[in-house]
Amino acid sequence: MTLLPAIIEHWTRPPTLALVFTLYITYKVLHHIILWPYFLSPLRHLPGPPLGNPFLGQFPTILEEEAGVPQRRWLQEYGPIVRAVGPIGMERLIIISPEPLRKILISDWLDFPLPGLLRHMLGLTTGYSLMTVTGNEHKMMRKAMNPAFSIPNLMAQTDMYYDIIDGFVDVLTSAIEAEDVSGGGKVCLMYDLLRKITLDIICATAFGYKCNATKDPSDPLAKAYGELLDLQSGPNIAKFSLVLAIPGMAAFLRSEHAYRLRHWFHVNSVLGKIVAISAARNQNHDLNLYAIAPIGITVDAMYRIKAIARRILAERIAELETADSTPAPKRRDIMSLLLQARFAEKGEGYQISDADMVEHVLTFLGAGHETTASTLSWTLWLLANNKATQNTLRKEVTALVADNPRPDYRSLKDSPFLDAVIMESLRLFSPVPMTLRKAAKNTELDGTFIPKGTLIYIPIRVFNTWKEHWGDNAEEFRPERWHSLPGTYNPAFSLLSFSAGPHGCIGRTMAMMEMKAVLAILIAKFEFDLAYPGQVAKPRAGVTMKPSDCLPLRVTKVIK
Ligand code: HEM
Repeated sequence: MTLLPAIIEHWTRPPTLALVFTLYITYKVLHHIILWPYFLSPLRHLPGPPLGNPFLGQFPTILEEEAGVPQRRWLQEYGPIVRAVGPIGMERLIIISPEPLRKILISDWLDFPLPGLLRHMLGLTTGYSLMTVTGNEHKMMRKAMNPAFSIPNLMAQTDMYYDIIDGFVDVLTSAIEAEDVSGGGKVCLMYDLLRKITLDIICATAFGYKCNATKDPSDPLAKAYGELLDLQSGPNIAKFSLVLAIPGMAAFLRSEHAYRLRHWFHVNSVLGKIVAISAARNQNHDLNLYAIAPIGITVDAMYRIKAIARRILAERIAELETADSTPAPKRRDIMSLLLQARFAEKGEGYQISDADMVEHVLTFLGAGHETTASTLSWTLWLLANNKATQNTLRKEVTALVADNPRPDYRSLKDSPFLDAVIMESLRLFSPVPMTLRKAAKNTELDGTFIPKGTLIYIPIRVFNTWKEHWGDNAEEFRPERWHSLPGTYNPAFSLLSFSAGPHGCIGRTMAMMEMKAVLAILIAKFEFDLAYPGQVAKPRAGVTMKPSDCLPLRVTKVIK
């Protein structure tokens, strides 16, 4: 036997292959959890909290505490650039200075795209659209979409909110009247209710779909989103990150195959049981943490949501195609505006394909309803804790609604205290408490060398409550501060709830108008109090930060 075939024969024997594979995996694990963070990483000399558990890093602390709280502590102790290590040795830099932030989000934004993992997590749950693309593709998409978010269009849309808000007021009134025999109101799960009204509003404004989640919880879109939102938690995000780290997994999870095989991920499936048994062997009895059911639920829910979006798209296209013979209704929702622009351009500029259109609609639905529901919930929470502020706001909105029971864009915009209350709530309880970017090439931030591939954690909630910008009372609820901002306030970065730069929130003005309309009517008609003495806020952060207890509040009708 000549030498080469003998070597090949030796190295391809199953026991040898198994040994090589085991050694390779062991090396990879050791490299990630010890060699890289302790000895090799160019970032290892940067200040930061201890590396922590070798497998999980500081992840347990992040899970245990409120979003932004450990990061604020680390920045205060070690800042302004902190290195923290997460699961399997994954390093991230947390920054607090405006200058590096300007570079990341604005001037050099193309060098700091969304990391692949977050891109796929957002893409799978809220569509592959504006958030997940970069460069020229992003510029063209954003240019095509800007008109749908223009002030004239928002002015025309405001009226769409009120039928839905009126329906919501009826539901809340009936719930109170059914139980309120003693005049003490009724305890309602406000987040649960608000996520339905915001879903109804975004369905109407994003694609002209009458969802009716407020009155009919069995609506198919409301059910699918309900399932998705119930999954939002830190452990589930970790689970998704691990699954998406498998090469090709993101593409698989978007495919028809994944939908057909979704039951494989169920906790009672063979795969689910293997994962659960190995968790039990490791004496971790919190099987929920290990169960992979959320993957199957997400695939299933997103498939149903996409099917509805495709159906509405087909109906709208048919309307426009037959518009010459049968005049199409004048629609102002975002999907119709994008389609009308596509028909008008006839081949010029950026053409949105049908498949892309579905992804865009998913993004508007996903990005545009849970964020507003959480902000409205936290606003009611803050007002229930600060009755004097609630009463001041009630004076302003009662006068507003007395003039016009359906306040228009201009009068909502010109309500100073309403504006201040919402801005202050967004500041303290930013529904998106953080975001991530990744250095696409070797670079530097504030004189610190940043190697290509470094994860950068942008601590939105910490920026919003940073004492150097907001003063010593930065963590207190004081809407009046918006009427005399401190000299240290930085218009671009002190309030980061909508982020900044080319990827900053396209729906900002729309969200503000919608939240003002809902809050004005709610505060004019109802009074909100804590549900029980000693109640505390329970923020839980997944991608967004919502109340984990769905925010029980005591609601009573305002007596005129
Ligand atoms: C209180 C409400 C809202 C908050 C706090 C919020 C927050 C944010 C934040 C922080 C980002 C940037 C994320 C990042 O850079 O990683 C963002 C982007 C985005 N938001 Fe919002 N959002 C809200 C409402 C809405 C609404 C109502 C819509 C649409 C109907 C919307 C659509 C989008 C889209 C499409 C992007 C991606 C923009 C791009 O990458 O060019 N958002 N939002």
